[in-house]
Amino acid sequence: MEMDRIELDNLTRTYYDAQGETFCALDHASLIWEQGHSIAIMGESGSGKSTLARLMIGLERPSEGRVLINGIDTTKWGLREWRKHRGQIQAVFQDAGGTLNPAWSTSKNVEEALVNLTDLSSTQRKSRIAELMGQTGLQKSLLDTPVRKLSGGEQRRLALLRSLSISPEFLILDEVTAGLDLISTEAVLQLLEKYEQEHDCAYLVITHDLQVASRLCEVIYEIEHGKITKKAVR
Ligand SMILES: Nc1ncnc2c1ncn2[C@@H]1O[C@H](COP(=O)(O)OP(=O)(O)OP(=O)(O)O)[C@@H](O)[C@H]1O
Repeated sequence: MEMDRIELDNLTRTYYDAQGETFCALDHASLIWEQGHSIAIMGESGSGKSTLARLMIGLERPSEGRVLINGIDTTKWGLREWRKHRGQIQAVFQDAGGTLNPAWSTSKNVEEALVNLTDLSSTQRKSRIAELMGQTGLQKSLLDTPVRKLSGGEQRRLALLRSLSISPEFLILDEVTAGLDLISTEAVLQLLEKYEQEHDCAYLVITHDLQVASRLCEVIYEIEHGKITKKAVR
């Protein structure tokens, strides 16, 4: 199935707080994310941004509401169904370590994703990894280094590289430039701009940085206490 539209329909997620009371981390959030159109979600820490991202790719189930992919309700999808779509929708989370295997080398982490989610040959896989290493500013000498020995910034760039290498149609970027120095931030932004044009990939950019949001996205949503409002359209 081609994936060309993801819709959040009154998506709600409640959790229990430390006192055992329920609270709403995401409160009837609705938005539409279409292929080729990037959107940003901005909001304070704890406003529900990462919760939204996790629900959107099926890492958590909503308490209420639905995530629709091309109009199909994903609420009842299990891991296997979501796995079928991992080549089309990817997410790079703040905690890159969560998606990478720390004991594996840099190249094995990417290679494994390419083997599972693409039809690329061994030669094509190697050349894609080498090309993206350069574009993400990762030294080729890191290819054989175990991920646990990489810095936090390098791990974040590797997680990005891994997702881009799969050529998804939709890519969630959760604070992808946070903690990077100015030069690395600029390199990542340029890479994302180039990649978006070349691959017609749509980003959902979660960020605190208005400059990052306006540079990469056509529409900016604001989230406050789990409630989403449209803030700006470029
Ligand atoms: N599994 C969970 N159990 C209980 N509370 C949770 C859980 N996950 C998130 N929360 C709470 O839900 C709220 C929203 O969290 P979320 O991580 O979505 O915020 P965020 O906007 O991404 O914040 P940040 O910018 O700091 O990453 C927070 O108050 C958080 O503590």
